[in-house]
Amino acid sequence: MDVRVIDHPLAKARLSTMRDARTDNATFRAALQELTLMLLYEAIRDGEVAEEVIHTPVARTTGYRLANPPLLVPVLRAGLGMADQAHRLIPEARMGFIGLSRDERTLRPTPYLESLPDDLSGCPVMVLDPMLATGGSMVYTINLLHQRGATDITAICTLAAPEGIDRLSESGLPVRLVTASVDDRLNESGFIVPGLGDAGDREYGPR
Ligand SMILES: O=P(O)(O)OC[C@H]1O[C@H](OP(=O)(O)OP(=O)(O)O)[C@H](O)[C@@H]1O
Ligand SMILES: O=c1cc[nH]c(=O)[nH]1
Ligand SMILES: [Mg+2]
Repeated sequence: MDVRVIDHPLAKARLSTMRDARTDNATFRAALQELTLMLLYEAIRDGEVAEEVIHTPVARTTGYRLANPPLLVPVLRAGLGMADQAHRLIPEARMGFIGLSRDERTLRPTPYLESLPDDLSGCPVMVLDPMLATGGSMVYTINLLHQRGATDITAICTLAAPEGIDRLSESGLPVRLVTASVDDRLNESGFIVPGLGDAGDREYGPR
């Protein structure tokens, strides 16, 4: 599986703000939005462009646009904090929604929302979720997308654990990962170490 780590000073700075336990909910959300911009900007770098003739006030020239805008899929709750920023960057994108909650005991994802187009063949998909921990939530999500015909899927995660990367890779699903950091490990409660805690709680407060 292709794993791209965006090792940029500004990405590191925003991620450090998110990691810091003193950061309040509003500042956390703002840093997540800015980091989303950077991750998506890099993720779309290899996207196909279409050319068209345009006229500047001075001359005729070639204009460019995304040939095949992606479907953006935030995974609620935590991925919702990435959705608006991603849509600002790619306003022509469609958006689907998945809602998952990880069971604290089994660490398995419990689905509560699924709102996706039926046919995703030929459509690039960008899944937005700040955290890739055990990988259970991401594998569940990518499976749903693959069942609808998606074969060009990118997971955009601020942080990833090696365990989650292995699980995603071993799933054999057609996915690549763009992240700002591969952290050390998971702890006994399934939290990423050093991580940033519970991303949903840090954005919106405890459930
Ligand atoms: O890789 P995994 O082990 O599946 O864990 C990652 C999931 O955990 C978090 O969501 P959570 O279940 O806490 O829901 P929330 O966003 O509503 O807080 C996170 O946003 C991922 O979806
Ligand atoms: O560290 C973790 C692991 C899963 N989900 C989170 O929000 N944080
Ligand atoms: Mg959570």
